[in-house]
Amino acid sequence: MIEAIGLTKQYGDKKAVDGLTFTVRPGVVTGFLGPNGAGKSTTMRMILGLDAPSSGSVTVNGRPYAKAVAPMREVGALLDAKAIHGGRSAYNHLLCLAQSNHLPARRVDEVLELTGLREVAKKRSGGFSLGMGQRLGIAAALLGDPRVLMFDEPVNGLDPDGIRWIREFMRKLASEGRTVFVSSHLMSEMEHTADHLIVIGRGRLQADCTVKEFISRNSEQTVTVRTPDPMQLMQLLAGKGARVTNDASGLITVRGASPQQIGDLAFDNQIRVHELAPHQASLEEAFMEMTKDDVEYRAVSIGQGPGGPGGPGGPGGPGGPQNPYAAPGQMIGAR
Ligand SMILES: Nc1ncnc2c1ncn2[C@@H]1O[C@H](COP(=O)(O)OP(=O)(O)OP(=O)(O)O)[C@@H](O)[C@H]1O
Repeated sequence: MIEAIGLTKQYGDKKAVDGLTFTVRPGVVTGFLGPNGAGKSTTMRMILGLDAPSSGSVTVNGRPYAKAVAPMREVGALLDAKAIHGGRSAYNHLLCLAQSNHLPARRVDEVLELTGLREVAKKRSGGFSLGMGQRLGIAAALLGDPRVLMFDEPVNGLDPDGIRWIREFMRKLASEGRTVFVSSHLMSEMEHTADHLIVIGRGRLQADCTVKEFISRNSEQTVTVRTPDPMQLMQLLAGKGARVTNDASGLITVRGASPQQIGDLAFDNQIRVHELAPHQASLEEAFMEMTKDDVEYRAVSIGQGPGGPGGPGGPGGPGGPQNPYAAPGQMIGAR
């Protein structure tokens, strides 16, 4: 278990981490999400006692990690997989770590087996691919058989096989009852790996909830409908308070009405429906929605600024004309 209370780190006049309070629990993979520069690495370094907080505190299993008697048995961490002596074999690298931390040499063989590195154990780690280097970093983190594991951006630069391996491995570690805390700025990856999320932005806590809760809080379900008579159905739906857009192919996207309501409305008005599909937003879409008003996160897209389509004062935007006979791509109905 990792517990942060009011954790803060100030670098000059920059607050890299700003009053973070959260708990990372055992038995699940907790994703630590935030855009580049949000403060993830700084937080992880403070958890490991590599940086001192300016204020607040963080404990691992109830104690500051710097005070741990046997650190590698307490926490296994992968912060920078490239930070290894490339001239040594994987076996010797792990053996050195084991010996300097009073861990039994047999543990080296066990972690090589666990991470699938047994065949290449005697090869120089300097010649390892990025994926093998990550496996070696994870093997080192597992040497002390710790209950808490922390990985900083572990899938950066990996190919799909490497990503899948790490994802499944983390889930296995969590299923053994360990605390698994993994940072990433890749939303699509976290959606498939994490059960719980801690989301930060500009050093501050933005969300602490399950992946499912995060998506449902920050997005709205949409329903796509294909019909030979899109205009009639769009007007009927707008009359019921739904927000409706269509594209050039006639496919309608509806917000604010369920598939059942749409199907019933079409049936009652004898409108043929050829396709009716609910769509739940991805974690990435939910994150974009949550941060859409935060200028630090992204530049305004072309055409979405004031006066552009969908922008304030622009067609379909607040204060702009609401055309009930919308051209493809425009929106009709309440906002
Ligand atoms: N030693 C330092 N001195 C000054 N500023 C720092 C230092 N370390 C980090 N920062 C600043 O603190 C902020 C948070 O950085 P941090 O590396 O923790 O973010 P991050 O979320 O891990 O980002 P990334 O995904 O890019 O690694 C950034 O603005 C960064 O420039």
